[in-house]
Amino acid sequence: MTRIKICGIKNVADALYCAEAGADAVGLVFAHSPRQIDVATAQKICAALPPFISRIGVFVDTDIESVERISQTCGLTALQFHGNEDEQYCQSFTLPVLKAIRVKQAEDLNGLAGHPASAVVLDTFHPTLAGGTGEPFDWNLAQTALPKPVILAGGLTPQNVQAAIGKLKPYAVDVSSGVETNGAKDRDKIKAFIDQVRRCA
Ligand SMILES: O=C(O)c1ccccc1NCC(=O)[C@H](O)[C@H](O)COP(=O)(O)O
Repeated sequence: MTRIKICGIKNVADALYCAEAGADAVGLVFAHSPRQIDVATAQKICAALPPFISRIGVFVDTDIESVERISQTCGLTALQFHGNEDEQYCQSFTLPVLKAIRVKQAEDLNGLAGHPASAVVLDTFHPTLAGGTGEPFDWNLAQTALPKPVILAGGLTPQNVQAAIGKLKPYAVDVSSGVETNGAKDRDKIKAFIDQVRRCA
């Protein structure tokens, strides 16, 4: 069964809706982004969610002490790094680390065997955005077997997620823009996305 992460959740009501609709994880963006939230809001979201839903903090090149502080304050259950964090940095944490690779060419996926991350997030390269681009990358670049579970991201939508799963068979799929309308999470799209993924089972 493909797991589902809905990223860029900004309020308790949307978080609870994702959980109710069948998501496995929500992403809370602490990096500079239209989806960025403050620690107090993230804390409320994490406290409100049911126990078996993962609370994933998304960071871009944040210092280790700040990540630790935010993580403990909010009760995050995993850390997703979307910047230039190296292996030594990723090794600093006790929580599971998801390392994003912004895919531009097949070589970007080399050298992952000894990486301390629990999983890799394959996302779209963009010259100015670290994530949440709403654009898919060339899935042909990721068709080789990787030594880590793959969380597929980048421009997924209710319309293309079944094709993506069929082609790459990822451990999980991760969506943000594709379940939004005018910059806000759209419940019909969230439900449609989750239904499409569950139908792949
Ligand atoms: O979502 C953001 O705005 C964001 C900003 C900076 C770093 C990471 C960010 N998102 C990380 C995610 O996990 C997104 O779900 C992933 O990039 C896919 O986004 P989208 O292409 O919009 O579905």
